[in-house]
Amino acid sequence: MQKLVITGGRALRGEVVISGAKNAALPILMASILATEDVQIDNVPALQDVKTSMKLLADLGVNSEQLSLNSYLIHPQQLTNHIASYDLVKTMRASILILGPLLARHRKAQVSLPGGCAIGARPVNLHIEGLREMGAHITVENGYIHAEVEDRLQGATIVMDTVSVTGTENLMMAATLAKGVTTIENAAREPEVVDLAKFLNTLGADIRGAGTDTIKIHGVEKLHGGHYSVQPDRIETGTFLVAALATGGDVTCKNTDPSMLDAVMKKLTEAGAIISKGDDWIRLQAPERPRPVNVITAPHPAFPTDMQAQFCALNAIADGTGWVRETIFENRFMHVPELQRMGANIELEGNTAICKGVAKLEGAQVMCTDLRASASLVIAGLVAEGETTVQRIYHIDRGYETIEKKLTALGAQIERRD
Ligand SMILES: CC(=O)N[C@H]1[C@@H](OP(=O)(O)OP(=O)(O)OC[C@H]2O[C@@H](n3ccc(=O)[nH]c3=O)[C@H](O)[C@@H]2O)O[C@H](CO)[C@@H](O)[C@@H]1O
Ligand SMILES: C=C(OP(=O)(O)O)C(=O)O
Repeated sequence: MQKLVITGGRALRGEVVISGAKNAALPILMASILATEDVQIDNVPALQDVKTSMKLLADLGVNSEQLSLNSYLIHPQQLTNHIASYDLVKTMRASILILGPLLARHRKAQVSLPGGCAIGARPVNLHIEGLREMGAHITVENGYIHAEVEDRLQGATIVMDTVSVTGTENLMMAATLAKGVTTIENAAREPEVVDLAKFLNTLGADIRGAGTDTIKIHGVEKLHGGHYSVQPDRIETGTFLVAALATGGDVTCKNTDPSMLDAVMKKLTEAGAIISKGDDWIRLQAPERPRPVNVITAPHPAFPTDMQAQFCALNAIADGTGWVRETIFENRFMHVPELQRMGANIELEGNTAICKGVAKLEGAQVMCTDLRASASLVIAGLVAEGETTVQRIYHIDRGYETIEKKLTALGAQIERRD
């Protein structure tokens, strides 16, 4: 199994080009099967989850071509299978996003309950309930969701009990081809929902209000082809900014979008960073040692749960005590025991990690438990004295394109080994 070996202590300096957003690319790839003409998608990050998504599409009988590392041409004219098997979807949460498009386009879907990061129970009841409200017959048997609809799905008014990102996306995708108008209330406002809506509108969908808590979709009979470029990854951007701050560096993230990172930049500034930005770049200049910050995760536009592990690593070496409260997922502190192995002084009290910053972390052997936990361990390794070996990096490869190459270019000493 591959690992990352990091020798810490070097400040990150220079420029890093941010990849396309995983959490936008995955729904967009799934949504491509709603169209009946060719769809070209650019700025797709080269990630394990993308490979899994392309395999999933191939399994459904959809032809596609990889035009370059980050560009795919999908030919969704043909769709011959309606089963998303356990073997394919067990590693990836986003595989649930095939349910809505498959049902809308094929009128029948059998989708294994999804895997993905083990950060909590992660039920999909809201996806199922919403599709039922649109007229689907759904049962869950032997780990599979079986969904069927006789005719087209029907527009409905759906009030989401909880704000769910993929839940909103699944219903929004299904509604594009439904008969009549669908209104999703208490919708997720995450930028990835907006990117998906923009993509679907490029193909002829009629979606309004994405980015607010009420999304209205006027169903159309079919979607045509189109060409779209995925938005930049705000979480990858935030991760590099935290790494720059933690190592006392000076890093400019290019090809990004600062407007998606207000809550994160606010906390970085509170921690003492000097931040400057343009339309598509953010520069962070670090002070000698960061100040601790208090963070509460919540749905967008508040502080993202996908950035909390990285801020735990930052607080671990800050000058004082800070805390991180997780309100979205019930089991998202698995990085804490690993950071403790590196000398971090962190106590868990319920859903809050209280970090008393230490002057130095020590290199150690640590293990990734999920995607963002992995990012926090890499950040800690970059700061720590001596060598850190990060094991089980298949988690990090789900969400960061060639992280070791990007960090090496910024001056880090980091190597992938078998
Ligand atoms: C592929 C993708 O885009 N993943 C992101 C997406 O995950 P994902 O879409 O799975 O997360 P949700 O927004 O759905 O989850 C939010 C909360 O709602 C609960 N819930 C969700 C659905 C449901 O049917 N029932 C229910 O109770 C979840 O358990 C969780 O407590 O948003 C999360 C929250 O920003 C991010 O951490 C993930 O990176
Ligand atoms: C939790 C995440 O991913 P997923 O939902 O794909 O497991 C993430 O991107 O941090």
